[in-house]
Amino acid sequence: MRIIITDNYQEMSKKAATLVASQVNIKPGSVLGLATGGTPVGMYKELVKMYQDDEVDFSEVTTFNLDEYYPIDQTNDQSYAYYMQEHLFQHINVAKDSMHIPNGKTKDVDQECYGYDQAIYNAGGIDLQVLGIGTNGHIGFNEPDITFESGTHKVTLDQETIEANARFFDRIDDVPKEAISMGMKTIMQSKKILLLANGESKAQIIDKMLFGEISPNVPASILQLHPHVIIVVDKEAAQYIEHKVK
Ligand SMILES: O=P(O)(O)OC[C@H]1O[C@](O)(CO)[C@@H](O)[C@@H]1O
Repeated sequence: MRIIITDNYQEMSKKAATLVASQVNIKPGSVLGLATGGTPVGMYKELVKMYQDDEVDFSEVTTFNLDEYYPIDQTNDQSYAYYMQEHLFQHINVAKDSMHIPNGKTKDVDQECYGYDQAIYNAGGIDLQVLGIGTNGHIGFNEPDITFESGTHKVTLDQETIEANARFFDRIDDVPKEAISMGMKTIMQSKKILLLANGESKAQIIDKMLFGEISPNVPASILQLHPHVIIVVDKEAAQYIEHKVK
């Protein structure tokens, strides 16, 4: 595992964008796993800049997003489908058919989940999966006490996640209570993983994830067992680990 500590959010975002762009430049047909939430917004901004400056070309890339609220329509400005258009897809040249996000208004959730994992498999698996982390250790929407063996599935959001994500909604009651998320197995099958975190609110969980017990109680702790993980954290999120990694 490589741990990169940056001075601030902007530097974290630049570093992450450079790593994603390098993946695409080395393998133009890369399959990227993408995350939403507040953390990767800066990284997407940097990637858009790099694309505009001809430093990276996404024309052969395939993308799979980690998760989507359920139920939600993709025209809802709080859907992750909307978020991805807004922050990345409308600004770059990924082919329309090559972007995948779980369908938040499917009538057949089981088929949607099965089909999603199948599509990842058919694409050759994820080359690089970008992750954020919840303050409770969730990755994707895999909340504490999840089973590590799960593929893409429907999840019920923890109250802590609902409260954390309420900042994006007008009212807390508007936050959907469920989501469709890649499972821990889906995430762990990615060839490489890039996890980002910034700010003091993530400091404790970053320490637990890296140096605590590997347990379903802290879903991200399983990443200790993945052979190729890069963690990019700013100083604030790294405050409890900085002395342990030097
Ligand atoms: O980046 P944020 O907004 O802190 O969110 C952290 C994590 O929570 C989620 O938004 C889901 O709640 C993930 O998509 C993200 O990785």
